[in-house]
Amino acid sequence: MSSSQYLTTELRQWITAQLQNGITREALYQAMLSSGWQPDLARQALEEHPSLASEPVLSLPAVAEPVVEPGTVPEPNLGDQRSVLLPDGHRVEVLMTLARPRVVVFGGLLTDEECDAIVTAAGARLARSETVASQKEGSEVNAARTSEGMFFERGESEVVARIEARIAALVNWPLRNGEGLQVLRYRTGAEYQPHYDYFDPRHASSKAILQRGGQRVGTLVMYLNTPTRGGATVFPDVKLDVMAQKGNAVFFSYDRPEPGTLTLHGGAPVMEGEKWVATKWLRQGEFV
Ligand SMILES: O=C(O)CCC(=O)C(=O)O
Ligand SMILES: [Fe+2]
Repeated sequence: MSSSQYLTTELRQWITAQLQNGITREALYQAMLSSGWQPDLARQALEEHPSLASEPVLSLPAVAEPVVEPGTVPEPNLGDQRSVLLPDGHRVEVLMTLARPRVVVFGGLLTDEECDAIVTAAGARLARSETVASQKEGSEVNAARTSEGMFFERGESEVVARIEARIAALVNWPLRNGEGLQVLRYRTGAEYQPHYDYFDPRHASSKAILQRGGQRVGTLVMYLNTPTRGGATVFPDVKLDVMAQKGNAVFFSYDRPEPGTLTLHGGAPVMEGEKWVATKWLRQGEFV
């Protein structure tokens, strides 16, 4: 494959922007591998970018492409008990972890500027949210979900691509297995009643959905603002409430499409102010 075939202008600009932001080639290389890049192609893409004056010179180690084994789920590298992770050079705090259900709360995953950029870009494209209909193909407006939402295309802008690369590196899951970012706006009184994010294999509508990358196995809900009151992400099975704080995020994973994963969760009613979130759903396979 020639480099022009795999390296789009947008991706070139993204690599340049990352380097200008002080992200090292090493961190960028790791992020690209975590996103599913072949080591050779990632190395070549980086080598095509001329060195910036401020950049340290690094030799890139050969690292095997992450392989998604059947039955595995996204999971951050928390083994060595770090309180701060640097998935792409950006500082992400680990605030809380729970084993069952698997939940990790992150602080400062997004900067204020990134939150504001997503809210501005999404705001213009909001329509009343639809959820998957259980009986028929397609989707329908559902009273359990009174927010408004939209989807970004994967990698559709520099800020979206940057956030997606950070998430891929953070939870060790290929970027190509992620759905496009979804943004929801809840006005005062709006909520998302408790539900599971996996697709119920018994539902008629799931068949077509599952052909686009298999089951969902993980969710990352990122808070784009801080509601004045209410709007926590709640996990009723374990009575856990994660308060919405701008820039923070809650991650949870589920290795099978069953209530036994204890991943029942919802967005509690917003009691005062608005709530904006961006959700990244992660599939077992490549999301097409
Ligand atoms: O708004 C929240 O806190 C939860 C959102 C959610 O469950 C989802 O987007 O699937
Ligand atoms: Fe959900």
